[in-house]
Amino acid sequence: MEKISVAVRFRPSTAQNHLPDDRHWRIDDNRISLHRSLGTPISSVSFAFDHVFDQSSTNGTLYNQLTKPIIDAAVHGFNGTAFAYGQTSSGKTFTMNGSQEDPGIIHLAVKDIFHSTQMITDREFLIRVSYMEIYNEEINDLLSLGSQKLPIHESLERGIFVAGLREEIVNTAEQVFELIKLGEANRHFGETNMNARSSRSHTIFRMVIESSIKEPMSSGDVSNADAIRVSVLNLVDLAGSERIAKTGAGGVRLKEGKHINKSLMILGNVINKLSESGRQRAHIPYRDSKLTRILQPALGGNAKTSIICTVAPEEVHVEETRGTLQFASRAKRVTNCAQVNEILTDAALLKRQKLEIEELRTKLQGQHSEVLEQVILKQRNDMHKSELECEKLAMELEEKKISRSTRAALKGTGKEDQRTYYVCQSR
Ligand SMILES: Nc1ncnc2c1ncn2[C@@H]1O[C@H](COP(=O)(O)OP(=O)(O)OP(=O)(O)O)[C@@H](O)[C@H]1O
Repeated sequence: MEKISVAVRFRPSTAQNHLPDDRHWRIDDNRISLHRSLGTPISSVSFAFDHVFDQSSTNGTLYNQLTKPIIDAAVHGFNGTAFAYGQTSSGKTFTMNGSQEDPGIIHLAVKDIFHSTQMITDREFLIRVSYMEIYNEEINDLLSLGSQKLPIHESLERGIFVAGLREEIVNTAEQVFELIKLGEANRHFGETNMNARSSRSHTIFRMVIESSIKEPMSSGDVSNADAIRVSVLNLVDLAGSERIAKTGAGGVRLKEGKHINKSLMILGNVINKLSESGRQRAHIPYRDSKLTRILQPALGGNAKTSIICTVAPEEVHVEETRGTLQFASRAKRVTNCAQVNEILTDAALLKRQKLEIEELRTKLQGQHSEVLEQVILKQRNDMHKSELECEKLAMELEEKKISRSTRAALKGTGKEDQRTYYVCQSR
C-alpha cells in the first residue's frame, strides 16, 4: 500500500505589477500558504505536499523528483500513471509536453524507458504505444483519425480497456516521438481568453511495457524466470477547469468547457471518496465519466500514481488556485496498491507446481503417511486443473500468433486491421 505522490507547480507569473494589498502565495520547502501583502499569513490557507516547485523550476527537475521513480518502476513491471491537473492556462500541457529548451514529462519518460530497457541486458522488451483523447465525453484515437467514439469494455482477462484503440509496437524513442507528433496534430485545441492554445480534451498517452527473461532457466528454479511482466504507463494531460466568465467561452468552446468541468468534477468526487476512510468510501463513482473509468486502476488500484497540480500565481486566480490545492490535499490521502504484474507461461506454471510438491514432500517427511498422501493428492488435483488452464492459454496464444502474422502479412496492403492489444492480468 502506498500513497499517491502529489506535487504542486507554480507557472511563471504573467502579472505586470502588484497592487499594495495583493495576496500572494509563499513557499516554504513543501508548504504553500497564502499571505497578505505585508507578509501576514492568512491562517486558514496553508497546505503541505510531497514536492512544491516554484516559478523557476524546470520540467527536468520536476521529472527527476516526482515522475522518474514511477517510470523506473514501470520498466520493472509496475503499472504507473502521472497526470497534470489544474485550472486552464496553469501549465499542464507545458509540464507534460514541454518545449525545445525544456522537454516535458512525456519526452523525458520515453527517453528514460528506452535507456533503461537497453541497460537491462538479461530481459527482452516489447513496447507498444497508444494515444487517445476524451473530447466532449467521447474517446477518440489520436493515432488513427477514423477511430472515434470508441467504447470502454471490461473483461476478466483484459481488465478495463478501450476497444479498437490502435497500438503501435515501437523500438526507439524517435519512433515514439513521431507518433506523438501525429497524435498532437489530431488533438483538439482551441483559443479562449485565458489561453491562446487551450486543450479542449483530456489526453492519455499510454505505453505498455512487456518483458521476459532472455533465456529462461532450465533448472527447477522458476521463481520469476519464466514469467512475463506487463505494465501499463499512462501519461495524462487533463483539460483545465475553467470559469466561463474568465474564458469568455461561447458556442463550441462553451460546450467543450461544460464537458471539461463536469468530468473534472467527477474526478474530484472519485478522489474525495477515495480519500475518505472505512464505510464512507463504499461506492466510488468511477463509472460516472470516461476519464475516471479509464484511470480507475490509477486511482486507488494497482498502480503507482503521481499528480502534478499546476497553479497560477497571480492574485486574480487565488480562488482557483485554492481549489486546486484542496484537490491536491485530498489526492495526497489516496492509497494505491501496486504490484508487479506477472503472467506465468504454461511451462512456468507447471514447473512451479512440481517444485511445490517436492517442497511439500520434504517438509512432510517423518509425518504420518496418510496426511502426506492427502496433501499430495490435493496438490495433484490442483496441478491437473492448472494443466487444463495451460492448454486453454496455449490455444489462445496460438490464435493470437495467427492473427498477428495475418496482420503482418497484410501490412502495407491497406487491408490491415487496427491492432488491439490488451493488458493481461497477473495470474
Ligand atoms: N513552467 C512554465 N514555464 C514557462 N512557460 C509556461 C510554464 N507553464 C506554462 N507556461 C506557458 O503558459 C501558457 C499556458 O500554459 P499551458 O497551455 O501549458 O496551460 P494548460 O494548463 O495546459 O492550459 P489549458 O488547460 O487551457 O490547456 C503557455 O504559453 C505556456 O507555454
